Amino acid sequence: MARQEAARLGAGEADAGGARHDPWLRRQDRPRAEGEGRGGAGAQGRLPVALRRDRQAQRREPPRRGTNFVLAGRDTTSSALTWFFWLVSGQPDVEDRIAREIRAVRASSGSTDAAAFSFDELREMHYLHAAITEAMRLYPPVAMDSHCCQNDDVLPDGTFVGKGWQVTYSAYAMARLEELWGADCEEFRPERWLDEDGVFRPESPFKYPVFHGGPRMCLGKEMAYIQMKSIAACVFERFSFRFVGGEGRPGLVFSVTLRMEGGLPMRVKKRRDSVC
Ligand code: HEM
Repeated sequence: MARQEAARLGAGEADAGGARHDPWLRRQDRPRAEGEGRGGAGAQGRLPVALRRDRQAQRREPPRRGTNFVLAGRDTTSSALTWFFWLVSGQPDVEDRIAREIRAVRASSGSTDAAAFSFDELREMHYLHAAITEAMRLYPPVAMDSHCCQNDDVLPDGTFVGKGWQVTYSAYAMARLEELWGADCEEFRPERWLDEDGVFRPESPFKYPVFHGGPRMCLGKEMAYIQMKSIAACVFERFSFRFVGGEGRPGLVFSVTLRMEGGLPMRVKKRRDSVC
């Protein structure tokens, strides 16, 4: 498929877009080269189809690469935060612990409540990081991802994958496998991401493929965490939330990103301990 795209585009067109000189665009082309050998599989992602089309456009017009980031970054982070706020609203103890951590970080850095959080302050919020990571484990914004194999290949577990086969994995289903996450795999438990000192402990992307893994892993992961943590920290510093959309889990809408049926109706209360 990659070759067909390249043929459609024409090598001249691709180069005219500046891919040869631009390290970022070279990275976009990397799996094509890696697909020639074992392991790279020459796989093409599914998310989003528009993003792939946009890659073609980038080769013609590099400044449009910004569009990629908007397309890939907007719906994913909003999906993640929707499920995160819903999960936290059902566990007041988690919400309180997040609020306590925010206050502690403010106190130790000496910044005022009116100010946005600095990168250093956000980095100190290990529990919040764990809670967002745990929410995305259970409700991954990209719940299923498909790649098309460009050449015959063998997966690390020995499974043969033929040229042109479609390989799909479900991060949503993987989160519910006891052999991966233990008997409490269906519980929202941010603590599973913390070591005994309360420091965030990451997992292999092949166990937690929320941002995909390997050479085509999400380029915006760090930016996504900064966005999500600063929004969550600003909001939980001042407000408390209770879901008012009824009992039970809201319906799942499987589109390119995992959406919540019926939106996220919340009752918002100012926190008693909020000083602003
Ligand atoms: C919670 C938020 C996010 C999640 C869960 C997420 C997840 C993913 C996943 C699963 C892929 C691989 C898709 C494939 O199969 O090819 C991907 C790719 C990508 N993401 Fe994200 N993403 C998030 C946020 C962002 C943000 C904020 C940006 C940019 C500002 C971004 C930029 C990209 C780009 C450029 C790619 C393509 C990488 C490549 O093919 O080399 N993402 N993302």
